[in-house]
Amino acid sequence: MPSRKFADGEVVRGRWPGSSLYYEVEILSHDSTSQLYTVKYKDGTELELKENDIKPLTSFRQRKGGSTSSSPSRRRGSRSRSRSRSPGRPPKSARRSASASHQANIKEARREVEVKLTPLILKPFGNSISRYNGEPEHTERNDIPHKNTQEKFNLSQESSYISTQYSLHPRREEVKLKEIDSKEEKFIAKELAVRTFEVTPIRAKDLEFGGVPGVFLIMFGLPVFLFLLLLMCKQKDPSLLNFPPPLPALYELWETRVFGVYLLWFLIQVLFYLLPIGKVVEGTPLIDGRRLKYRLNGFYAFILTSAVIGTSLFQGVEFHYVYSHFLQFALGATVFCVVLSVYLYMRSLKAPRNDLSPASSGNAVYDFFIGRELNPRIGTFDLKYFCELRPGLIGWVVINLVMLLAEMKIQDRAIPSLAMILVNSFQLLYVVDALWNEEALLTTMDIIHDGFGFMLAFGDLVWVPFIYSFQAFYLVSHPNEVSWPMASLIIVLKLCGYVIFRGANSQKNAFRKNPSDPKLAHLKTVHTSTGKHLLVSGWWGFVRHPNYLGDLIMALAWSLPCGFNHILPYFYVIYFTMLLVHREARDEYHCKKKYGVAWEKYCQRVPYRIFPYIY
Ligand SMILES: NC(=O)C1=CN([C@@H]2O[C@H](COP(=O)(O)OP(=O)(O)OC[C@H]3O[C@@H](n4cnc5c(N)ncnc54)[C@H](OP(=O)(O)O)[C@@H]3O)[C@@H](O)[C@H]2O)C=CC1
Ligand SMILES: CC(C)=CCC[C@@H](C)[C@H]1CC=C2C3=C(CC[C@@]21C)[C@@]1(C)CC[C@H](O)C(C)(C)[C@@H]1CC3
Repeated sequence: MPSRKFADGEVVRGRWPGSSLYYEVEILSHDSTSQLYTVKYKDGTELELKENDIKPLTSFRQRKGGSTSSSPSRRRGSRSRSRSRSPGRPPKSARRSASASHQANIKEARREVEVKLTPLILKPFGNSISRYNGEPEHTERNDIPHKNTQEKFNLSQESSYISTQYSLHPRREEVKLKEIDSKEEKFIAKELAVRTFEVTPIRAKDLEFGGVPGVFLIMFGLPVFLFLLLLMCKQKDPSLLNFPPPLPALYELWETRVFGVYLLWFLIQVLFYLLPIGKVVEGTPLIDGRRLKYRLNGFYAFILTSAVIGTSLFQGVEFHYVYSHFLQFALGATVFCVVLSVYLYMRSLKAPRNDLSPASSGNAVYDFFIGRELNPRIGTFDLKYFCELRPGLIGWVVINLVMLLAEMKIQDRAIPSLAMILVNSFQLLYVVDALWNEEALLTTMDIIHDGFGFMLAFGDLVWVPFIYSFQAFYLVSHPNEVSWPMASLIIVLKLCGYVIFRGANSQKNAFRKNPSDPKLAHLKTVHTSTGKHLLVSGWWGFVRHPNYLGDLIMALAWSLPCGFNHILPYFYVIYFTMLLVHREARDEYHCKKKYGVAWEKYCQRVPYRIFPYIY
């Protein structure tokens, strides 16, 4: 077997094709047949290189006062000044012929500029070749001022594309050059986005959720499973040992009126979303540097919805209709979600490449599931962002209220049971918390990584309202009396979970928003090659996903009021553990790719993923 010189995971310098420039890359794999290495540049670009085009880091010396070539991602920020070919600038051969004359102009101007460049050393996190992925001298630091310079620098790069890697002495031609630069910037940004997608097709082994067969199974299995669970829960004895009730025929479950009510609900939420109230914020930078704007009015939508529901109750609207047609509503929502997913997939076929999700693969079935387009929008209306928090999440609270009223009616109670009150208030707190902290959604995997396809459409619009309200649904036909001491214990458990969940999420969000926040000055961090830091103390030094731990503790507290007679009300805890363990693995995979060695250091330092001393 032919030997290979570089090992997987090794950090080396790889030649950018068509140029004589070398960039820091990580070896991902080696194909012994073609003798090619798959390497990853710092901006995430993956390419195959010959061994001759790879050099160990040690074979480079940093020129004093000179700039070594910067990383692809950082060059994106500096390309208006730097003139060499790079991952940020596609090689000549790859460029389109239509742009040839434009390129000729640029080239001419560039020749003039090249001799006028005065390289500067980038102090904050220079291009030192010994600094790949983190710790050059210290692995952790509390020295906020140092950290701040780095973060500020990085953030300004991210948002503006302008950096000062080189200084230009003032020239007469500067105005002309600026014009050409700005044209070139736009051109390169476009090319870079296209190129990144061209060179990084997701290989079959990278598909998540078990690839095409896995997502196929999930898409057909989940709706069937949902109806089985709801039917089982309606049985007098919902023991798992009982044979599951037969699924009714679809026509028995379909009711046009129910579907109409569902559409009305959806449209009311659309209306609230469109109200010009609440502040507008920018999301994280997209692949082409753009930042989308989002209006934060989820909490207002919740208040308005409560007002509408309150008024309807007062007017005597029969909410029991929702309970008695629960399966029909679930089917209506499922049909809506399938139609929406088809629409999302169809429109994504026309979407520009840089609007596609990093998770999309080119396989139609997989992309239908994971979502091909990252942020599908109709004008300023963001479909994914809207669905993630509004119809399903607020719908969940309304369904819980419906169950509370149904319990009173069916069990002939003057007031709801303590168990029902606990479940309702715990989940209300969870939803209000999500809406109050709406901005945090913008940094979740769902918004940044996953596209909007069947997975999130079904998750947001069907799974959340109809499965997350399962405990309340269960209590309607399976009363459970909870004693006050037991209730107190459950409340304490819920509060512990909430403190961990909110503490961890707020700590990370505050740190990502402003790494120099004085309130976080006591926290230790490791820095990464991307310029971002990772928290290694506080909640994020306890386990690697403290927010998941908190979420799971809360999930247990939601199920306990249902007692121990059946396992069904614990379905949520079981499903959620599986979801978060899988999600944690997905996130680790992305973080490992993003942060390389720095992430490994973090893992060594914080060995447990979710459960301390267990997992
Ligand atoms: N109820 C439900 O059904 C569900 C709830 N959730 C909840 O949603 C919330 C968001 O979850 P999710 O989007 O999965 O992921 P997280 O909020 O945990 O975000 C993960 C990201 O955080 C950053 N990060 C990881 N470690 C560190 C660190 N040590 N220091 C600083 N940043 C770090 C990384 O991104 P980067 O470095 O790029 O910033 C990483 O990709 C969680 O609270 C979760 O419990 C999630 C799924 C379902
Ligand atoms: C296979 C399958 C059933 C997938 C669906 C998963 C979805 C149900 C979840 C994926 C991520 C979610 C999040 C929330 C709800 C569940 C889904 C959609 C969330 C809105 C709940 C409230 C939290 O505070 C949150 C805003 C952090 C959270 C975001 C992720």
